[in-house]
Amino acid sequence: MKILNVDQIRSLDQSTIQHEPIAPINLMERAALTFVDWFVDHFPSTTKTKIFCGLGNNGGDGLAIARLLLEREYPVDIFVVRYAPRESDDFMHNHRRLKLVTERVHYIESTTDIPAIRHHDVVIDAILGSGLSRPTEGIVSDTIKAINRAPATVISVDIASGLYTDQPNSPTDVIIEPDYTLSFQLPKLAFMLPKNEPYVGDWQLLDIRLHKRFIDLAPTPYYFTQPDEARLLLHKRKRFSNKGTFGHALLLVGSYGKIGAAVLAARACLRSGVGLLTVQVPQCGYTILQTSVPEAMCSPDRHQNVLTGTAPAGHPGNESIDPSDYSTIGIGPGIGKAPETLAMLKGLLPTLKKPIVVDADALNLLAENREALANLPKNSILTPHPKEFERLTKKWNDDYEKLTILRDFAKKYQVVVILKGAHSAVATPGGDIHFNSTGNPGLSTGGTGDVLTGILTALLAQGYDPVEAAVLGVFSHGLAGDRVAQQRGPIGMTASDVIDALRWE
Ligand SMILES: NC(=O)C1=CN([C@@H]2O[C@H](COP(=O)(O)OP(=O)(O)OC[C@H]3O[C@@H](n4cnc5c(N)ncnc54)[C@H](OP(=O)(O)O)[C@@H]3O)[C@@H](O)[C@H]2O)[C@H](O)CC1
Ligand SMILES: [K+]
Repeated sequence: MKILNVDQIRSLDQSTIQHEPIAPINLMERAALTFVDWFVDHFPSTTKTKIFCGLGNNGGDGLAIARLLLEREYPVDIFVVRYAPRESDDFMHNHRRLKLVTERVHYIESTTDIPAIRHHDVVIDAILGSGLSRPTEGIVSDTIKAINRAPATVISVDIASGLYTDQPNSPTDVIIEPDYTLSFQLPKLAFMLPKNEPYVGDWQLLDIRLHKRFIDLAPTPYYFTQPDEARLLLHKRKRFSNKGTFGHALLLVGSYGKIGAAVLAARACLRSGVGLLTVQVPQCGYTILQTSVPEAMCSPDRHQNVLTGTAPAGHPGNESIDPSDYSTIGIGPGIGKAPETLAMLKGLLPTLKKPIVVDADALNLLAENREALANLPKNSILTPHPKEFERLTKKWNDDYEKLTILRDFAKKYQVVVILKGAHSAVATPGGDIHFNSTGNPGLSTGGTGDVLTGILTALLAQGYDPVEAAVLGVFSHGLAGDRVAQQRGPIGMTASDVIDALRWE
C-alpha cells in the first residue's frame, strides 16, 4: 500500500470528485458514514460524545459525524473552535444541516467556552486535519491542551489536530494525543515515525473508495506492507524439489558467552526453509550447536572463543571459508568485536560475489571501519537497530531526517537496509522505503534480531530477491511475534517463541 504526501492526498480527493464523479459534500458524507460505522461498532449508543470541530473540511467531517450519530440517538455535543473568520464551503453546508436537527452546537472563542470533559466521555477530534499549515496557537492550542488533560477516550478524525502529515513538528507544538486515529484510505507518513507515537495512538484505516487509478499511478518512495502484498512474495514450492533447490546457507555467528545468538539464528534459518545450513562458530560453541541444532552442520573455527573464519589445524576442510561453496552468508549475531573477527570480515567482504546478510557486531565493526562498507556485495541486507544505524552514519535531528539519511545510505552503498523499530523500515538501493505493518513491543527482547538474521539468510539462500526477502522476512518475523503475543501476551515473549511461531503460507 502506498503512502502519499499531503499534496497528493489533496489531488487524490479532487481526482475522486472528478472521475467517480461525486460531489465534494457527498464524499465528505461517505467519509463521515465510514467513521460512524466504526464508532457504532466500538461504543454503545449511551456514550456521551463531544465532537470538537475546526472550520476546514476536517471540521466539516466532524459536523457530518455529529449529525449521523444524532440520527443513531447518541448523546452528542458539538463544539466549534472559532479561530478564524472563514469556514470551508463543505463545513458551512454541514453546519446548516446540523443546525436543523440540534440545538447542541456550541462555539469556543475563549478558554471559558471550553467544556469540562469527564471520565466516561468520548471526544472526537475534528479540529484540524491534513490541511495543517502552521503550528497551533491561541484558542486552538488551548482547546487541544484541555482535551489532552481530560481523562476521556479521544479519537482523531483522519489525523491528530496539530500533527503534520509528512513533515516534522517542533517539540513545542501543541498536538492532540489520541487513543485512536481513524484515517481515510491511506496511512500518513507521520504514523510510521517513533517520535509521533503519542500523537497517533492505535491507528486504523477507513476505506472511503478514493480514486484507485490515481493511487496506482501516484509516484512515491513510501510503502506500507499489507498482508496480501507480503503473501504474494512467497515462492511456491514445487512437488519435486529437493534440499538442493533451497540453497546452502552459511552463518558466521557466536563468540564465547554469545553462542545463544548462533543457536537462535541457526534455528530461525532452518525454520525459514533453507535447504542446507552450515554454521561456523568458535570452538567453544561446537558442542552446544551440535546438540541444540542437530539439523545444522557445524564447522568449528580455529579460534577457541572468537570467530576468525579459519578451520582448526589439521582440519580436513579448507583453511578458511570459501564463499563460493554457499548460496549466501549471514554474519554478525553474537560475533563480538575482536581484532581477529574484524580481520576476517575485512578479508571476506572483497571475495564475495552474492548478497549477504549483515547484522549486529558485524555492523558495529563496519561502523568503526567505514572504508570496508564499499566492499559490501551489492544488494546485501543490513539489519541495524537505530543505535547501530547512527554509528554507521550520523546523529539525526528528527525522524524525517533519519529517513533521508536512511535512503541516502541505501542508495550510496547499493544495499538493502532494515532499520528495526515499531514499523521497521526497509530501505532499498533504489531509494524506496517499505514500512512494516506487523510486530509488537514484545519483540524488543534479546535474540529477536538474531532470529531475523536467520530468516533473511534462509530467504536469500532460497533465491529470493533481496528487497523481497527483506520485506517478507520482516513481515513474517513481526507476524510470528504477533501470534506469540496473542497466545501468551507480549510480556515475557522470547526469541525462541518467535521461531516456533514462524509460518510460511
Ligand atoms: N483527502 C480525503 O480523502 C478527504 C479528506 N477529507 C477531510 O478533509 C481534511 C482536510 O481538509 P482541509 O480543509 O484541507 O484542511 P483542515 O480541515 O485540516 O484545515 C484547513 C484550514 O485550517 C487552516 N489552518 C491550517 N493550520 C492551522 C493552524 N495551525 N491553526 C489554525 N488554522 C489552521 C487552514 O488555513 P490556511 O491558511 O492554511 O489555508 C485552512 O483554512 C482531511 O483531513 C479530512 O478530514 C474529506 O472530508 C474526505 C475526503
Ligand atoms: K483531526
